[in-house]
Amino acid sequence: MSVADRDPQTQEALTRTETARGQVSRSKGAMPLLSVEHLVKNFGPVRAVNDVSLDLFEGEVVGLVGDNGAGKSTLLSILTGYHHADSGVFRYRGEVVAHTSPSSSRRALKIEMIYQHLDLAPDLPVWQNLFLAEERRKFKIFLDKRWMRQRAAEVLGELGSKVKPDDLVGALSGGEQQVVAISRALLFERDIVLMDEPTAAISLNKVRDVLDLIMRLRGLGKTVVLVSHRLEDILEVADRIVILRRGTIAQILHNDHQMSVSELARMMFEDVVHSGVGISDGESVAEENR
Ligand SMILES: Nc1ncnc2c1ncn2[C@@H]1O[C@H](COP(=O)(O)OP(=O)(O)OP(=O)(O)O)[C@@H](O)[C@H]1O
Repeated sequence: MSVADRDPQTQEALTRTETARGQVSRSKGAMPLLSVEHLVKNFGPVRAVNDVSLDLFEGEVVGLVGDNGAGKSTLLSILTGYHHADSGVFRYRGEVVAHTSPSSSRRALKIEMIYQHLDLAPDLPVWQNLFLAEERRKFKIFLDKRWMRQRAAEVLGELGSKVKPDDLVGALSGGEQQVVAISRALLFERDIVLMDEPTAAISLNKVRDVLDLIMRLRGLGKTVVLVSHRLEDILEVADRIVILRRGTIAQILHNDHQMSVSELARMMFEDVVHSGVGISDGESVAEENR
Protein backbone atom coordinates (compact mmCIF):
# COMPACT_ATOMS: atom_id res chain seq x y z
CA MET A 1 0.00 0.00 0.00
CA SER A 2 1.40 3.42 -0.86
CA VAL A 3 1.34 6.38 1.51
CA ALA A 4 -1.16 8.11 -0.75
CA ASP A 5 -3.61 5.18 -0.42
CA ARG A 6 -3.74 5.48 3.32
CA ASP A 7 -6.58 7.36 4.96
CA PRO A 8 -5.62 10.54 6.89
CA GLN A 9 -6.41 9.09 10.33
CA THR A 10 -4.13 6.13 9.83
CA GLN A 11 -1.46 8.34 8.31
CA GLU A 12 -1.61 10.60 11.37
CA ALA A 13 -1.26 7.60 13.69
CA LEU A 14 1.63 6.29 11.65
CA THR A 15 3.39 9.64 11.78
CA ARG A 16 3.16 9.44 15.55
CA THR A 17 5.14 6.19 15.48
CA GLU A 18 8.07 8.33 14.33
CA THR A 19 7.96 9.74 17.86
CA ALA A 20 7.91 6.18 19.16
CA ARG A 21 11.05 5.47 17.30
CA GLY A 22 12.67 8.58 18.74
CA GLN A 23 11.56 7.73 22.26
CA VAL A 24 12.95 4.24 21.99
CA SER A 25 16.24 5.67 20.71
CA ARG A 26 16.38 8.08 23.61
CA SER A 27 16.15 5.17 26.04
CA LYS A 28 19.33 3.83 24.47
CA GLY A 29 21.35 4.58 27.58
CA ALA A 30 19.09 2.50 29.81
CA MET A 31 20.08 -1.14 30.24
CA PRO A 32 17.16 -3.37 29.27
CA LEU A 33 15.94 -5.63 32.01
CA LEU A 34 15.34 -8.44 29.56
CA SER A 35 16.32 -8.73 25.93
CA VAL A 36 15.25 -11.48 23.59
CA GLU A 37 17.16 -11.68 20.33
CA HIS A 38 16.14 -13.42 17.12
CA LEU A 39 13.68 -15.85 18.70
CA VAL A 40 12.28 -18.48 16.38
CA LYS A 41 9.68 -21.14 17.20
CA ASN A 42 8.23 -23.59 14.73
CA PHE A 43 5.38 -26.01 15.29
CA GLY A 44 5.99 -28.43 12.45
CA PRO A 45 5.53 -26.40 9.28
CA VAL A 46 4.04 -23.42 11.17
CA ARG A 47 6.50 -20.68 12.14
CA ALA A 48 4.69 -19.27 15.18
CA VAL A 49 7.48 -16.87 16.21
CA ASN A 50 9.70 -15.55 13.45
CA ASP A 51 12.94 -13.76 14.36
CA VAL A 52 11.53 -11.72 17.25
CA SER A 53 13.90 -9.31 19.02
CA LEU A 54 12.59 -7.16 21.84
CA ASP A 55 13.93 -5.27 24.85
CA LEU A 56 11.90 -4.84 28.02
CA PHE A 57 12.78 -2.00 30.38
CA GLU A 58 12.21 -1.63 34.10
CA GLY A 59 8.89 -0.13 35.16
CA GLU A 60 7.14 -0.12 31.79
CA VAL A 61 3.92 -1.64 30.57
CA VAL A 62 4.23 -3.24 27.14
CA GLY A 63 1.02 -4.11 25.32
CA LEU A 64 1.37 -7.10 23.00
CA VAL A 65 -1.32 -7.16 20.33
CA GLY A 66 -2.04 -8.99 17.11
CA ASP A 67 -4.62 -10.95 15.23
CA ASN A 68 -5.58 -14.52 16.21
CA GLY A 69 -2.63 -16.76 15.51
CA ALA A 70 -0.12 -13.85 15.42
CA GLY A 71 2.11 -15.62 17.93
CA LYS A 72 1.36 -13.72 21.17
CA SER A 73 0.73 -16.79 23.35
CA THR A 74 3.68 -18.64 21.85
CA LEU A 75 5.99 -15.72 22.62
CA LEU A 76 4.72 -15.63 26.21
CA SER A 77 5.07 -19.38 26.57
CA ILE A 78 8.70 -19.18 25.40
CA LEU A 79 9.33 -16.50 28.02
CA THR A 80 7.75 -18.66 30.72
CA GLY A 81 9.85 -21.67 29.65
CA TYR A 82 6.80 -23.72 28.74
CA HIS A 83 7.98 -23.89 25.14
CA HIS A 84 11.61 -23.92 24.02
CA ALA A 85 12.62 -21.54 21.25
CA ASP A 86 14.24 -23.32 18.30
CA SER A 87 16.81 -20.53 18.30
CA GLY A 88 17.40 -17.19 19.96
CA VAL A 89 19.23 -15.56 22.84
CA PHE A 90 17.98 -14.30 26.22
CA ARG A 91 19.77 -11.60 28.18
CA TYR A 92 18.85 -10.60 31.70
CA ARG A 93 20.39 -7.24 32.66
CA GLY A 94 22.87 -7.65 29.80
CA GLU A 95 24.05 -11.16 30.70
CA VAL A 96 23.23 -14.09 28.44
CA VAL A 97 21.03 -16.59 30.29
CA ALA A 98 20.54 -20.24 29.35
CA HIS A 99 16.77 -20.22 29.50
CA THR A 100 15.35 -23.70 29.22
CA SER A 101 12.56 -24.25 31.75
CA PRO A 102 9.78 -22.68 33.81
CA SER A 103 12.14 -22.64 36.75
CA SER A 104 14.86 -20.72 34.84
CA SER A 105 12.16 -18.30 33.73
CA ARG A 106 11.14 -17.63 37.34
CA ARG A 107 14.58 -17.66 38.90
CA ALA A 108 17.00 -16.39 36.23
CA LEU A 109 14.74 -14.11 34.19
CA LYS A 110 12.54 -13.16 37.22
CA ILE A 111 9.34 -13.67 35.27
CA GLU A 112 5.91 -14.39 36.78
CA MET A 113 3.14 -15.45 34.45
CA ILE A 114 -0.47 -14.66 35.29
CA TYR A 115 -2.65 -17.03 33.28
CA GLN A 116 -6.13 -16.13 32.15
CA HIS A 117 -7.50 -18.98 34.25
CA LEU A 118 -5.54 -18.02 37.28
CA ASP A 119 -3.92 -21.27 38.44
CA LEU A 120 -5.22 -20.91 42.03
CA ALA A 121 -6.58 -23.52 44.48
CA PRO A 122 -10.10 -22.31 45.41
CA ASP A 123 -10.36 -24.45 48.56
CA LEU A 124 -7.21 -23.01 50.12
CA PRO A 125 -6.77 -19.66 51.85
CA VAL A 126 -4.92 -16.83 50.15
CA TRP A 127 -1.66 -17.24 52.07
CA GLN A 128 -1.42 -20.92 51.17
CA ASN A 129 -2.11 -20.16 47.52
CA LEU A 130 0.64 -17.57 47.54
CA PHE A 131 3.24 -19.99 48.87
CA LEU A 132 2.02 -23.09 47.06
CA ALA A 133 5.03 -25.31 46.31
CA GLU A 134 7.37 -22.62 47.67
CA GLU A 135 6.50 -22.87 51.37
CA ARG A 136 8.84 -21.51 53.97
CA ARG A 137 9.79 -24.03 56.68
CA LYS A 138 11.16 -23.66 60.20
CA PHE A 139 14.13 -25.91 60.88
CA LYS A 140 13.55 -27.35 57.38
CA ILE A 141 10.53 -29.32 58.75
CA PHE A 142 7.65 -27.23 60.09
CA LEU A 143 5.73 -24.80 57.91
CA ASP A 144 6.38 -21.27 59.11
CA LYS A 145 2.71 -20.30 58.87
CA ARG A 146 3.02 -17.14 60.94
CA TRP A 147 5.76 -15.72 58.73
CA MET A 148 3.92 -16.70 55.54
CA ARG A 149 0.67 -15.07 56.71
CA GLN A 150 2.55 -11.93 57.62
CA ARG A 151 4.37 -11.73 54.24
CA ALA A 152 1.07 -12.39 52.47
CA ALA A 153 -0.53 -9.47 54.32
CA GLU A 154 2.42 -7.23 53.41
CA VAL A 155 2.29 -7.88 49.66
CA LEU A 156 -1.49 -7.62 49.54
CA GLY A 157 -1.09 -4.26 51.30
CA GLU A 158 1.52 -3.15 48.72
CA LEU A 159 -1.07 -3.79 46.02
CA GLY A 160 -3.62 -1.76 47.99
CA SER A 161 -5.93 -4.74 48.36
CA LYS A 162 -8.49 -5.45 51.06
CA VAL A 163 -8.04 -9.21 50.59
CA LYS A 164 -6.86 -10.91 53.79
CA PRO A 165 -4.35 -13.80 54.04
CA ASP A 166 -6.97 -16.13 55.58
CA ASP A 167 -9.71 -15.43 53.01
CA LEU A 168 -10.69 -18.50 51.03
CA VAL A 169 -9.69 -17.97 47.39
CA GLY A 170 -12.89 -19.60 46.07
CA ALA A 171 -14.95 -16.95 47.87
CA LEU A 172 -13.12 -14.02 46.23
CA SER A 173 -14.27 -12.11 43.15
CA GLY A 174 -12.44 -12.50 39.82
CA GLY A 175 -10.65 -9.19 40.34
CA GLU A 176 -9.60 -10.16 43.87
CA GLN A 177 -8.29 -13.47 42.58
CA GLN A 178 -6.16 -11.51 40.10
CA VAL A 179 -4.67 -9.66 43.07
CA VAL A 180 -3.76 -12.97 44.69
CA ALA A 181 -2.13 -14.26 41.51
CA ILE A 182 -0.20 -11.02 41.03
CA SER A 183 0.90 -10.96 44.68
CA ARG A 184 3.13 -13.93 43.94
CA ALA A 185 5.21 -11.69 41.66
CA LEU A 186 5.90 -9.35 44.57
CA LEU A 187 6.38 -12.12 47.09
CA PHE A 188 9.09 -13.81 45.06
CA GLU A 189 10.57 -10.54 43.80
CA ARG A 190 10.00 -11.15 40.13
CA ASP A 191 10.81 -8.20 37.86
CA ILE A 192 8.52 -9.01 34.96
CA VAL A 193 4.84 -9.91 35.07
CA LEU A 194 3.30 -11.45 31.96
CA MET A 195 -0.49 -11.19 31.77
CA ASP A 196 -2.50 -13.09 29.19
CA GLU A 197 -5.97 -11.60 28.71
CA PRO A 198 -6.40 -10.62 32.39
CA THR A 199 -9.64 -8.78 31.70
CA ALA A 200 -11.25 -11.38 29.45
CA ALA A 201 -12.83 -13.53 32.16
CA ILE A 202 -13.99 -10.89 34.62
CA SER A 203 -17.05 -8.69 34.73
CA LEU A 204 -16.76 -5.32 33.02
CA ASN A 205 -17.08 -3.38 36.26
CA LYS A 206 -13.97 -5.16 37.59
CA VAL A 207 -11.82 -4.31 34.56
CA ARG A 208 -11.01 -0.96 36.16
CA ASP A 209 -9.56 -2.77 39.21
CA VAL A 210 -7.27 -4.90 37.04
CA LEU A 211 -6.04 -1.89 35.07
CA ASP A 212 -5.37 -0.05 38.34
CA LEU A 213 -3.46 -3.09 39.54
CA ILE A 214 -1.29 -3.04 36.44
CA MET A 215 -0.51 0.64 37.02
CA ARG A 216 0.31 -0.11 40.65
CA LEU A 217 2.74 -2.85 39.58
CA ARG A 218 4.36 -0.37 37.21
CA GLY A 219 4.57 2.13 40.07
CA LEU A 220 6.42 -0.51 42.09
CA GLY A 221 9.01 -0.69 39.28
CA LYS A 222 7.75 -3.93 37.77
CA THR A 223 7.63 -4.50 34.04
CA VAL A 224 4.29 -5.75 32.75
CA VAL A 225 3.70 -7.42 29.40
CA LEU A 226 -0.01 -7.35 28.71
CA VAL A 227 -1.64 -9.47 26.01
CA SER A 228 -5.20 -8.43 25.35
CA HIS A 229 -7.77 -8.29 22.59
CA ARG A 230 -9.37 -5.40 24.49
CA LEU A 231 -7.48 -2.65 22.69
CA GLU A 232 -9.02 0.04 24.89
CA ASP A 233 -7.24 -1.55 27.89
CA ILE A 234 -3.94 -1.65 26.01
CA LEU A 235 -4.29 1.99 24.97
CA GLU A 236 -5.08 3.00 28.53
CA VAL A 237 -2.16 1.39 30.35
CA ALA A 238 0.62 0.55 27.86
CA ASP A 239 3.73 2.71 27.50
CA ARG A 240 4.70 0.85 24.32
CA ILE A 241 2.61 -1.31 22.05
CA VAL A 242 4.15 -4.20 20.15
CA ILE A 243 2.18 -5.34 17.11
CA LEU A 244 2.81 -8.95 16.15
CA ARG A 245 1.81 -10.14 12.72
CA ARG A 246 2.31 -13.73 11.53
CA GLY A 247 4.96 -14.32 14.18
CA THR A 248 6.95 -11.18 13.40
CA ILE A 249 7.09 -7.83 15.16
CA ALA A 250 5.45 -5.55 12.64
CA GLN A 251 5.70 -2.36 14.70
CA ILE A 252 6.59 -0.99 18.11
CA LEU A 253 4.64 2.14 18.97
CA HIS A 254 5.11 4.63 21.73
CA ASN A 255 1.68 5.11 23.26
CA ASP A 256 1.02 8.82 23.33
CA HIS A 257 -2.55 8.21 24.56
CA GLN A 258 -3.88 10.03 21.51
CA MET A 259 -4.52 6.93 19.42
CA SER A 260 -8.03 5.55 19.11
CA VAL A 261 -9.03 1.89 19.22
CA SER A 262 -9.92 1.98 15.54
CA GLU A 263 -6.54 3.49 14.61
CA LEU A 264 -4.72 0.78 16.53
CA ALA A 265 -6.92 -1.92 15.01
CA ARG A 266 -6.19 -0.55 11.57
CA MET A 267 -2.46 -0.64 12.25
CA MET A 268 -2.73 -4.22 13.48
CA PHE A 269 -4.21 -5.38 10.22
CA GLU A 270 -2.63 -3.02 7.70
CA ASP A 271 0.51 -4.30 6.01
CA VAL A 272 2.83 -1.42 6.85
CA VAL A 273 6.11 -3.19 7.51
CA HIS A 274 7.49 -2.56 4.06
CA SER A 275 5.54 0.59 3.32
CA GLY A 276 8.61 2.81 3.36
CA VAL A 277 7.08 5.60 5.46
CA GLY A 278 9.64 5.31 8.24
CA ILE A 279 7.62 3.06 10.49
CA SER A 280 9.78 1.29 12.98
CA ASP A 281 9.76 -2.41 12.27
CA GLY A 282 10.48 -4.59 15.29
CA GLU A 283 13.96 -5.61 14.38
CA SER A 284 15.30 -2.18 13.65
CA VAL A 285 13.79 -0.79 16.84
CA ALA A 286 15.25 -3.64 18.85
CA GLU A 287 18.61 -2.95 17.23
CA GLU A 288 18.31 0.72 18.11
CA ASN A 289 17.56 -0.25 21.69
CA ARG A 290 20.87 -1.95 22.09
N1 LIG B 1 1.09 -26.34 20.31
C1 LIG B 1 0.94 -25.97 19.04
N2 LIG B 1 1.03 -26.87 18.04
C2 LIG B 1 0.93 -26.49 16.75
N3 LIG B 1 0.70 -25.22 16.35
C3 LIG B 1 0.59 -24.27 17.31
C4 LIG B 1 0.70 -24.60 18.70
N4 LIG B 1 0.55 -23.45 19.42
C5 LIG B 1 0.35 -22.48 18.51
N5 LIG B 1 0.37 -22.96 17.26
C6 LIG B 1 0.23 -22.18 16.01
O1 LIG B 1 1.16 -21.11 16.09
C7 LIG B 1 0.59 -19.90 15.57
C8 LIG B 1 0.61 -18.82 16.66
O2 LIG B 1 -0.33 -19.19 17.65
P1 LIG B 1 -0.52 -18.38 19.02
O3 LIG B 1 -1.47 -19.15 19.87
O4 LIG B 1 0.81 -18.07 19.60
O5 LIG B 1 -1.19 -17.04 18.49
P2 LIG B 1 -1.94 -15.91 19.34
O6 LIG B 1 -1.49 -14.60 18.78
O7 LIG B 1 -1.74 -16.10 20.79
O8 LIG B 1 -3.43 -16.16 18.93
P3 LIG B 1 -4.79 -15.93 19.79
O9 LIG B 1 -4.98 -14.44 19.89
O10 LIG B 1 -5.83 -16.56 18.94
O11 LIG B 1 -4.63 -16.59 21.12
C9 LIG B 1 -0.81 -20.27 15.10
O12 LIG B 1 -0.72 -20.55 13.73
C10 LIG B 1 -1.13 -21.51 15.89
O13 LIG B 1 -2.03 -22.35 15.19
